[in-house]
Amino acid sequence: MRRYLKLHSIDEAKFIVNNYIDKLKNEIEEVDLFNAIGRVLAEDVFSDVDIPPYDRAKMDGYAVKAEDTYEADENNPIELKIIDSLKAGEIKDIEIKNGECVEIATGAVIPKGSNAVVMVEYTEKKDNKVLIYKAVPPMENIQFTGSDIMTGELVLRKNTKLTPRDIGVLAAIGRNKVKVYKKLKFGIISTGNELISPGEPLKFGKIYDINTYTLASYIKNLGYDFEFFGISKDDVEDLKEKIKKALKKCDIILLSGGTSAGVGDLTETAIKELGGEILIHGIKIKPGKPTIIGKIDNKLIVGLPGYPTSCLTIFDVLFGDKKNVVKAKFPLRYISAKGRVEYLPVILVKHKNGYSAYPITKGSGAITSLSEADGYIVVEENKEILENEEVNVYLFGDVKVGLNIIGSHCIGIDLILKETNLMAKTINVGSLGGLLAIKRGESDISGIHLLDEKTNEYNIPFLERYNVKDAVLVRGYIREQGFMFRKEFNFKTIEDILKNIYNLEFINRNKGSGTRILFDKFLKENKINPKEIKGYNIEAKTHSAVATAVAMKKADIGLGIKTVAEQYGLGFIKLADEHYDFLIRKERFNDEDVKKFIEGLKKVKLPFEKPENCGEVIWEN
Ligand SMILES: Nc1nc2c(c(=O)[nH]1)N[C@H]1C(S)=C(S)[C@@H](COP(=O)(O)OP(=O)(O)OC[C@H]3O[C@@H](n4cnc5c(N)ncnc54)[C@H](O)[C@@H]3O)O[C@H]1N2
Ligand code: MOO
Repeated sequence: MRRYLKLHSIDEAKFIVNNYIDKLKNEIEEVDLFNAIGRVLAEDVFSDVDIPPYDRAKMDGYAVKAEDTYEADENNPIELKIIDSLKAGEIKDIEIKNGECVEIATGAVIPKGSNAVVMVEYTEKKDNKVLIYKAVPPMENIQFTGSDIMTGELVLRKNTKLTPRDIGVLAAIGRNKVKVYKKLKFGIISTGNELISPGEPLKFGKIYDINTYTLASYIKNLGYDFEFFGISKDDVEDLKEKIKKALKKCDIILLSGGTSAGVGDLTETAIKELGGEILIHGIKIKPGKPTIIGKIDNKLIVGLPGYPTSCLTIFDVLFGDKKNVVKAKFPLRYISAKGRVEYLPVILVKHKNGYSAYPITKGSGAITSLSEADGYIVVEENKEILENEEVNVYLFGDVKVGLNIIGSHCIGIDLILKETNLMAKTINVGSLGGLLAIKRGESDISGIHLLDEKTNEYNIPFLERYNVKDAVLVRGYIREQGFMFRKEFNFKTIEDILKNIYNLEFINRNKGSGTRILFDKFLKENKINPKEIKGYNIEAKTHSAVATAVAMKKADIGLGIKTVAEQYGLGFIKLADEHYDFLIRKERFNDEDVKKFIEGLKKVKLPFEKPENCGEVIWEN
């Protein structure tokens, strides 16, 4: 059995990478101005010219002696003789005397004897004379030699990352080349027989290559170069060929996939067969444990894990830029990986008391773990439980703001948002989770559908039981909840399901979801022990996740709404009509966005029945 896991610390891995990069980064090269953008200057840049190099006109008009114009105003123009004209770039040996002027274009050299320019708008030309309607003080409309940049002046400092504006300065002083630090070039190779490139038709058993594109984009964003050497088959020879090509052209080679202990995992073998050495295989981090760091011919080669989120997280940890940090409250309970530092992606919710950070728990196999995240929190190696505490969130970029819609998931919300063009963060934590998020002041709007078993009434009894304050409940729509199953089962009635209930493989919903409550009530009423239901403990977080599991035969049956069952081509038998209502924080009730949402609720065509009082307040406290 192959054992790769003598786990190294994150610091050890960073140390190796930083050492290598720092050396490379100190190498200097010269680039021309077209290729200087984003590069880091390796020299102080001084100007050896004055900018502008001569006194020049800032406006089109007439170069004059200012004192000649002092008497002029709108009603009493003075008259000057035009002795010549000057365009930009034109050189003439002329000098004006009192009573004279020269017609001049913006950018032209100011003629001798002149100390001001009158804009053409304040003049009237008559043959070789001009009437001046405005007095100008000396220096008016003239840009003097060196007033922008003086000879000998330091214009750009070493270590400046060049912007388009800086490149303007370089051009202005006549530099066509500058010394910059070497730009790292990464070679990218993705590995796996299952990978195909985006754009190709998807065949069964294949997936699109994600890592090549996330890595390339990240590298570009950091200002580095990359070259893609293609997707390698799970074949040592193919992989070695690609690595050899990359070694010739790049400073750092990134492989993704093929790092863990499986049969197709060839990275380690390829590095060794090419005469390289493995420095690290296995880091105490989650995600990204199987990461490999090695060297071939003194070039760094990093084997990133195949899972897209693991892959990008490790790249970020090893090569990424510094992150902004905000403090946030972690409102839920989370059990972290033991013995590894966990980089947990979170969605940030901004509210009046600051930020709350909701974890994304889809795991490292899902690309949306990162695409939905605003940042991550770092859970230290020896910390096992995160609960109701303050955390530091390392931000990927700006935090997107909009309505916070935290609660039960419904496609009705997606439709309303789409039609109203509202920006929103939707976080699916179930109805009860939504109710609690309203209480904590995190959620603006929470979709809830909670059935009270005693009264058979939806939602309101829960608001009272949980002592919800400073909130209003707005009537939403009616959803048909029921059993979703593949059509092959051919169930016609609830009785048919009850007859087969112990043979069916169920998929349940998460605790705290309205659908879960409904299922438990159904079992209780029919005197069925949940322990005897197969799959009772397997939980999905959304209606669509239940439908997917059933459609893909991972389960036979589950509870969800009719609209979703139809979307997935599943059979459906109704169990109950339920009220899906919206709990809204009072202080936000009159905000434009919230009003727009409620308008949308009333007007947008939804695949649900809307009661007469849809969009109206039905409870408030
Ligand atoms: N027996 C063990 N199995 C696994 C372990 C382990 O410790 N023991 N670790 C797991 C962890 S954690 C990770 S992370 C992955 C790392 O796997 P590999 O680096 O070997 O990568 P693959 O097996 O090739 O791929 C994993 C997964 O990711 C998909 N993939 C790969 N490349 C891409 C790509 N470019 N774009 C999109 N998706 C990609 C691939 O299809 C797999 O589904 O190993 C676990 N297993
Ligand atoms: O280390 Mo894996 O990357 O946990 O998912």
